[in-house]
Amino acid sequence: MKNKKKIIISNRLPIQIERKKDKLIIKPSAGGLATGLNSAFDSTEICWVGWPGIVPKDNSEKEKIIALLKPMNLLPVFLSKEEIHNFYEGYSNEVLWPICHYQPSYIHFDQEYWSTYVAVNKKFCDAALSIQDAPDFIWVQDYQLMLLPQLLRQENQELNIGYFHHIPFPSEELFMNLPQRKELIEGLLGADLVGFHTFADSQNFLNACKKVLHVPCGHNQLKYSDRHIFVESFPMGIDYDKFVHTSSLPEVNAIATQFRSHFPDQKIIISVDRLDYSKGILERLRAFLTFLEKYPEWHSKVVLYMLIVPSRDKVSQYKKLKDEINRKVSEINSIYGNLSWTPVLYFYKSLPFEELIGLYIASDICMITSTRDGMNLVSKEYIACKTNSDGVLILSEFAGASKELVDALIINPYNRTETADSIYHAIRMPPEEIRERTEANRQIIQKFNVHHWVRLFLDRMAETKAIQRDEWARRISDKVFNSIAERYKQSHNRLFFLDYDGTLVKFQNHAQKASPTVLLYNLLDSIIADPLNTLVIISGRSQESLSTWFDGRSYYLVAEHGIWSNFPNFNWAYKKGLALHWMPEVKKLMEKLADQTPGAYIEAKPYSLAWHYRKVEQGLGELKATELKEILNPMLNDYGLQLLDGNAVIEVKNTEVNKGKAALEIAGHIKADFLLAIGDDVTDEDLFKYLPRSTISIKVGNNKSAAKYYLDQQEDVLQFLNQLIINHEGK
Ligand SMILES: Nc1ncnc2c1ncn2[C@@H]1O[C@H](COP(=O)(O)OP(=O)(O)O[C@H]2O[C@H](CO)[C@@H](O)[C@H](O)[C@H]2O)[C@@H](O)[C@H]1O
Ligand SMILES: O=P(O)(O)OC[C@H](O)CO
Repeated sequence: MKNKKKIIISNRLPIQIERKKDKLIIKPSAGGLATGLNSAFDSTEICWVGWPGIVPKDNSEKEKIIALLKPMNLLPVFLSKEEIHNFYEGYSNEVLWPICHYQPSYIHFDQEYWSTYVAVNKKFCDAALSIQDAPDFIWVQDYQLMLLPQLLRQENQELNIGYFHHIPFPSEELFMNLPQRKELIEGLLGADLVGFHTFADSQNFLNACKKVLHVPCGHNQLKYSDRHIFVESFPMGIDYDKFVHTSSLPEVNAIATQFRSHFPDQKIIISVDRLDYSKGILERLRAFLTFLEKYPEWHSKVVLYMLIVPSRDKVSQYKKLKDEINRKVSEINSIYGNLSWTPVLYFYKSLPFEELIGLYIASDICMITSTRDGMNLVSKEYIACKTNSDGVLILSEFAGASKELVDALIINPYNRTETADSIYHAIRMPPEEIRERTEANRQIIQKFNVHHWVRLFLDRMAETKAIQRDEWARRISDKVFNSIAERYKQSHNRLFFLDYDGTLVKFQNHAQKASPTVLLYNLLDSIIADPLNTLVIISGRSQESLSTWFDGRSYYLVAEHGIWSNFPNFNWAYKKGLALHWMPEVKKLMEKLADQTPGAYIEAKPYSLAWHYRKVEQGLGELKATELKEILNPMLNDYGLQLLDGNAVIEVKNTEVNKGKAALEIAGHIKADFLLAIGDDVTDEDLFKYLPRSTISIKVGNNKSAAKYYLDQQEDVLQFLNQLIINHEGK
């Protein structure tokens, strides 16, 4: 295999091999992933790894297939019959597919399914790694390969890995039912960038990460295994130009005219899907039946033409569905059909591309009734082909496409009457309205085409890597540590500003429990044992708390973000003249919200108020904190207050004080030649910003910060300080 810079890995290759009388024939693969993605790349820029859709009868046929695919830069992964049964039909399509499409009752689980899923993912990993020379990017596609990103990462930490999930990602409530939820989430987090069709899917995934791994997540990212991983939505598009071009060809229009001529006085409604319960085929038929019941004046004047491509016919739910569709079609036709009119025409086959486009051109209405669909490309293909003809798109709100094609007639496919009425509305829609709606949808489909989709994903991937590289540079590596240690050694007057909660001690569910340990006292004592060192603990804590823990020791203390300080003579003093008249009102509002929120509590300090929600149920705490911020925001200016959005705490205090101002005042007196500031919270950002540029500022956690460096977690702070001192003592 020629070395390639990009590798795409999907369960199915964009082509499939069929054996006809001992001859191997190449045919395009069915399904949105293969059709959509195949348009996006020139085969010379990539190598595509996947299953060729055939079980070779012997080694010689295997070699033939490899040779046949090699010039197209396709690398086949061969699966045995057993693997197809357990991995593809089994875990992929009897467990993951139903859960991702909100049909948990269709799940059928067998222990063999899972072990084969793991083994086949490894097989794909080995195949990808067999390609010589590291690629600059590996793009893993879809739910059949959810473990693959992590397997690749384990083999090579340096790889750039993207993953795209083509189907919906279920709500965390549903996903939590999967016994293998942790393995699947960890599998995906081997990627640097995880993409979904819709924003809702990306949020469902992040919520599942929070629940399963207990890691904090932002709205589009999370930190796991020392890497920032981005999770975003990239709505997939189609090869717009290809559809527009094909629909303008005379031979394709001839197909359309011929098709139309079979239904001279009738409105044609089409539907095009793989045979799948997620496509809402039965719901569509039921709605059509309701339409015929409700609007008898349209009898003989409408046909529903359903094109269904065979899919997963060995999976029992699919077999059952096929029988049910047959029964429902017969029922409708036998109730309403007559010698000159068959209301539903149903074809179970795949059509060549030009014929499919001819059908799109000829039809008046396209009906998409998915009960869940990652995107649904058919809806986009239909609109793209409507350059010279009119057509109305009826689109399920449960298809990802409904988030973009908002000018379609959006329906709830479970609501038969609403769907039937939308058929009635579509049939009678004035041409002007049809054109307006089609045009609005077309503009979106044209811009957000498949090439745009690939470009967006690749660009974001490059940005993700740049952010990761920047993070690595800010991280305190051995090299950075050595240079800090050297500065420490060379200096004669050192000043340490250390935040308390989240920096010197771990967060506790109850603030009072986070008292200093003997180990911490020992560490702090060892810092001030060196006469060249001055230590300041600078915290949002009350003066009372710091006093209880540290009075009598030779550390300076700054409490309530600078309101109280015992610098320079170890006697506590507070900043005079601070207004307090705002406190009763703010406290009342905080109490109201605390009463509505189990687990929330107020910490009333003499000069500031904090609303803590660390013990509140995940999600509810954040929601109530946002509500509190909205209530407090309009008062801040009037009272001259500052709101600090901290780690599970909202704190309100006077604007005149902050940790930065307090620290700067002390630094002005000490005139240190070695200044170190460590903190984890938003309130510590003032510290990093106010202190001189030469300060060695360190943030705990690698969130966006004004600090120069970061340490991963609180425990690392203690280790860092210990090493700095020990390193120096042993000089
Ligand atoms: N009878 C027929 N003859 C010829 N061609 C036919 C056909 N029936 C369908 N097709 C083609 O197959 C593709 C189907 O793609 P969809 O996006 O509609 O669904 P699918 O579930 O396969 O894709 C999965 O991947 C895509 C892409 O990510 C997601 O949109 C979707 O939600 C997800 O389930 C279309 O390109 C269509 O033209
Ligand atoms: O035919 P399948 O099972 O490979 O599925 C095709 C769909 O595009 C899956 O996303």
